[in-house]
Amino acid sequence: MNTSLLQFSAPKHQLANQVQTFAPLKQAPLTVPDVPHLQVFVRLRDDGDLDIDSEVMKRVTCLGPETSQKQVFEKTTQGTFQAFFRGLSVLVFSIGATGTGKTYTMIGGKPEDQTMLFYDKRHPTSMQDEISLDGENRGIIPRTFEEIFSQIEQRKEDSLQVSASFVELYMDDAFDLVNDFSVADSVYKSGRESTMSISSFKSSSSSLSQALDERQKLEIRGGTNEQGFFVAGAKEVEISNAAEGKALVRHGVQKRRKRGHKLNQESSRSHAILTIKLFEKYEENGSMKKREISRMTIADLAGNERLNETETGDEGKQESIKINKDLSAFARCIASMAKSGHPISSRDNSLTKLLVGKTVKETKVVSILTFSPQRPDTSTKDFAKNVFCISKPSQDRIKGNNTSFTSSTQSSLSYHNEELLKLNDEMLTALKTEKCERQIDELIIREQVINDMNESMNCLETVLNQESEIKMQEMQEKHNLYRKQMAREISNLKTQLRESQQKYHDLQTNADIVGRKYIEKKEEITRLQSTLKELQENNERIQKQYEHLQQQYNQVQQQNENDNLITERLKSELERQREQYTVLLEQQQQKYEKILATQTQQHDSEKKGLLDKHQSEIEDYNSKITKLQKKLKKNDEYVAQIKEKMEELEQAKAEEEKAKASSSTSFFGKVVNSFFSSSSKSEDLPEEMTEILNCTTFEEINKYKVPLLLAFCKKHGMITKGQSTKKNDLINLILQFNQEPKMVVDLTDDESNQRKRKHDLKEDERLDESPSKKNKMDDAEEVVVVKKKTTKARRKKK
Ligand SMILES: Nc1ncnc2c1ncn2[C@@H]1O[C@H](COP(=O)(O)OP(=O)(O)OP(=O)(O)O)[C@@H](O)[C@H]1O
Repeated sequence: MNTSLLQFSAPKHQLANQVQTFAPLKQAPLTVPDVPHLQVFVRLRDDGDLDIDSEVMKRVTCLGPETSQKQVFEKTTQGTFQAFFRGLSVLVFSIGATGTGKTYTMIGGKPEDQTMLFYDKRHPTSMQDEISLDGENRGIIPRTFEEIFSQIEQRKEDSLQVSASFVELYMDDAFDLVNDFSVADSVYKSGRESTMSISSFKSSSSSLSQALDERQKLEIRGGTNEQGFFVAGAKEVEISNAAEGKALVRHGVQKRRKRGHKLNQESSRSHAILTIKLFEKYEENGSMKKREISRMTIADLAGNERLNETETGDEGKQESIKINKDLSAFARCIASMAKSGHPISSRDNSLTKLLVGKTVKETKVVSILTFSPQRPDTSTKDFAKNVFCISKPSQDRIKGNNTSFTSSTQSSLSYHNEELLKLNDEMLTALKTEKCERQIDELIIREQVINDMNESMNCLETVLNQESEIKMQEMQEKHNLYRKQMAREISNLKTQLRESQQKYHDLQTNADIVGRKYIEKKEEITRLQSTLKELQENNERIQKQYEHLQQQYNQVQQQNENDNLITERLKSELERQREQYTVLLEQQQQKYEKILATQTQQHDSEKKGLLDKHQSEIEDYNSKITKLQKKLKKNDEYVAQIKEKMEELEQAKAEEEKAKASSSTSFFGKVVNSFFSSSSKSEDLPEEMTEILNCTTFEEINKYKVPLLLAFCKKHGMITKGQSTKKNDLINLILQFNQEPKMVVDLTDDESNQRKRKHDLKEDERLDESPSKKNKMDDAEEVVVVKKKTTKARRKKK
């Protein structure tokens, strides 16, 4: 059996296969191959040789004192996060004797500069004041919070949510370590306190009991469904980042029960259990809900110890017995889980209820066993053996200084003796405390487990042999395939190398060009930067202008609105006035029509009056015309009478002329004769005479010539001898004659009259200024000649 187990478990990377075998054989292999379902690590606190079972040694990973906290986290826990985010539960716990570094591993140690590398039994309290959750010595829990939130951030999934609860189990009772924790307060505090003082919660035996009384016990419930057991009423705090998670832990640790004893001044007397749950938020019927994806349980278990070693009082002894019982029950559970895939949780043990709830298929278990080689710790070694179902005693030695293992010479007999002695011790103590019944139960269970383990070991051996053969064949095939692939890849790589060399050459050629271009670009960038600066300044200016314009625009907008209001008002006013105007217009129109009618009436009456007046005037004129016509007719009759008289006179004259022809005739007679003789020749003369007869005004008569007028006057007897022959006198005579005509003809003429007549004639001609002046002069000369002849004739007669 030993041989087969060695083959199976030797190399560390084969632990995965080892764990698969713990699951029921008929079940399908696990689909998360990253880490084994059960990993066991041994952490050595300080240098020295550790005697340990060779079989156990083969199956564990040893972390020596030189291993840093970071390396411990990376090797033990980091590999489980993939499973955690894929829905598997994770259990990480540290177990070991008191003062071997469980709290240091899980929570953290003092800040780096205060690290105590060597445990000093004689001065156990020195420098144990603070634990750092942020420095290099921070443990698995703070690093877990960091990793979870880092992965959530990388995954960029807003739907994921984290919560945490922190409880302690003390003497099978559960207490909430964070019931009075508030994220807001604590994160603010953590900004100022990156370390926490453990001494703030240092308790003496008496004060611990008092504190226990004051704190509220919580019930552990469940266990019937998928949810498993849980601490009812424990506060579950929603955590948004690593800092909040650390604050929660800081708060809880300060409240955790501790007791000083000779091995550890700040010995944890309770199991601290931190449960981190991962939820997925989703929407259902319009409301947000969340479902649990997985949970990670990290437990810092209380240290087991030999009662005589710790030298505490009765209360301390009771605690130690309870702690040892819890740890052995827990070891059996893990062993059962490893063996059958199902944990056997002792239903009366709170620790197993809370830590081991699910099947091995659904859980990744990381056990960290802490040892201090300087002190013997058979309990933790037994725990390891129980986990790996190792019943045969075969001890190996782990060298603490270089972490190598040496074979042990201890026989199985001594192992059993030691085991028996220890059980006897415990039994005696239990009997003393009247709890022997439970011890008996435990012994029965232990026997049962041992029998089960023997059976399963036989099965396992057979199965492992078969599996290893198959695996070997598979490995061979894979190896051949791998070799072929490698050969292909090598030739590919060679080709790539050649190509790369060529590219390198080309690149170097290009490098010079690129270098030059780089300088040019750099200059251009400088230019562009200055341009950009200018543009930015411009931009700012434009921005200011824009803002100014915006303000103006707003003002104009405001003004516009006001204008619009005014326009509206004006429109309505205009409309009102237009209506008024229309009314007025209509009124005016009516008035105008009335006035027009009145004026038309007046005009018609005036017109009628004027017409009447004109008519009467026309009638007056007509009557005047009739009168004038009558007068004219009268004149015509008178002219006809004159003509008759003229004819008579002419006859008489002709006779007289005959009688006087040869006799001397007067000058005037001669003129008249000549005139008549000449006028007889003229056709117009009677007409002119008639015209003169009709003249009634001075001007009308004035236009005729003097001889004619003279002849006219002669003819109508208006002039007598010696009478003036001036034109004006002649005209006046004619005017008088025309108004009242009478026939006066005086043909006698003496010399004085003739002279006077000549003188008048000359005067008339001068005044007359007519174009016939010459003729008149001629007439005058003729008159003178006639006068001279007349004078001569008279003288002869005498
Ligand atoms: N690997 C280590 N390197 C340096 N110091 C360590 C280491 N492990 C533990 N210590 C120191 O040893 C002291 C005891 O460690 P710790 O309190 O972690 O032991 P424990 O196993 O939790 O004890 P208990 O079970 O009594 O609570 C602490 O001061 C711690 O800082």
